[in-house]
Amino acid sequence: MSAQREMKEKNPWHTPATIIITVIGVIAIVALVTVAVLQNKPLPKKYKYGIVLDAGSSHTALYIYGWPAEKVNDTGRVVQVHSCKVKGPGISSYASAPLNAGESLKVCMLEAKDQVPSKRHQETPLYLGATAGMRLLNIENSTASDGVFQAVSQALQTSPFSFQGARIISGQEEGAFGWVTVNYLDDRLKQGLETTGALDLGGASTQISFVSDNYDGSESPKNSVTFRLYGNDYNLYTHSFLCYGKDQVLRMTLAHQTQSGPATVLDPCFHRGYTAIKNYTVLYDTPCVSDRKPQPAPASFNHTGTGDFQECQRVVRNVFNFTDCKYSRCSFNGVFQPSLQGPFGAFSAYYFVMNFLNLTDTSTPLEDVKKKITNYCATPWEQIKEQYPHIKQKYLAEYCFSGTYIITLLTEGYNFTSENYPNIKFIKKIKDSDAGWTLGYMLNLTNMIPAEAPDKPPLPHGGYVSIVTIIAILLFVLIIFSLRPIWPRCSKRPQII
Ligand SMILES: Nc1ncnc2c1ncn2[C@@H]1O[C@H](COP(=O)(O)OP(=O)(O)OP(=O)(O)O)[C@@H](O)[C@H]1O
Repeated sequence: MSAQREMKEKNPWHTPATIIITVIGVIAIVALVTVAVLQNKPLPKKYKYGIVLDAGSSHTALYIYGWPAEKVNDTGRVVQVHSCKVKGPGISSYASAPLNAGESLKVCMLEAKDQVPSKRHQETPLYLGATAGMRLLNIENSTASDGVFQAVSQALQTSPFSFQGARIISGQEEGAFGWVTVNYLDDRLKQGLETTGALDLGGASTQISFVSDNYDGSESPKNSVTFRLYGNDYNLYTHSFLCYGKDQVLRMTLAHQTQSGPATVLDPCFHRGYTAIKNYTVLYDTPCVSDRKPQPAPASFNHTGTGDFQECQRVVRNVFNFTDCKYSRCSFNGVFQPSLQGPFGAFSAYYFVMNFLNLTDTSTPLEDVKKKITNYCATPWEQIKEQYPHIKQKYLAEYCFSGTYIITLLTEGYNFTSENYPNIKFIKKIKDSDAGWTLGYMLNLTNMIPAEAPDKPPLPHGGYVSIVTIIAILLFVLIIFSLRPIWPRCSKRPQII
């Protein structure tokens, strides 16, 4: 027992010098690593928010976007945190009662108040962008469109958010920001990857936007939008066709069929058994067709379906001008379009319609796509209503027309072929955010996408902490070794005195 105690007491490591060095060393390592970890710890996530109202021709939708407050340009992760569909029609429908347009936004604005933490309300920018419905109203009656903007602006100014204005966005902006959204959400911009084209089909206009090696903006410069994003230059081709959204094209095809003012229209784009009384004044009440109103015309006509895809396609073709083109190549209506390139994301009504028709799989050969639409169109209206009792009858009645229009627009309008049709992906969302122009619009207005690639820290946080720890341990070992001369001498065997 006493021999053991003696051995312990005489252990050469138990000198005051080594004990002090060890304690100081351990404290130093712990302090160094703690400081490194604390100093570089990702801060608790504070979020910032931005709100965009998409005032479309058919309806208005509110989108709330959020992003971590500290690392805007670095992480670039702006995501949609909430959306709200405004009840009722688009704001352009309130031309004769503009105050109701402002009123209609209230429910969604209250939802936004709940969604965004109140301490962030004041700093949250709120934008309203109006698209083709208001473009058309502005052409038709600019006083009425000013009245609508005044009413919605008044309603939005009373919100707790930082209202940045309501305005009509141009077709070019709508196309370009839709493209930014798709490529931003796919992380293609930051990584400098080949971009995805954007196909947007609304109610009153449609947009096509893509980057093509054959387009530098010199031919038809009005279709060119240039961006410098994350250190890469993009020369985007974009075009918006006003009146070529699916609601306005439906009116144009009906206008074409009612040129002589008949009392009954036999429409191949609607199902057999479908019949409705429609008003001539309402049908022609849009600048897309107003100049074609038959004079004189009866008050109404009987709209009767015959359900024939091929005939429907013939009628739909009449809304396109495929012959005039002063450029090297055109899509339609004399509009320049370079050769199609790369993958495409097709959203909004492209998705709604093709999803309903079960045609989102673009590996389905085009001939089979047409056959499926043919069968759908040929199904009697009574059967369709029975088969889909929960779908809005307005949409249900129009899927035959809409499917026919989409296929005609893509293949004969934009020149997609059997070879590149599979390059199209019909999409609604990308990583939980809706595809559309609103996110791109907000990213642009808040300068969220830097022109140059942000400087990256050379190491990720985890790697940094590991390296600091390893270096600290090595330093400690080195110090211990450098103190060798003062190490007490010891033999392998414990000395028993
Ligand atoms: N579930 C659905 N099925 C079929 N059509 C739909 C569905 N939901 C919306 N739509 C229609 O799709 C079209 C496009 O809708 P979207 O909201 O993208 O357009 P918008 O913003 O109103 O139009 P624009 O961009 O031309 O101003 C509209 O005609 C709308 O009525």
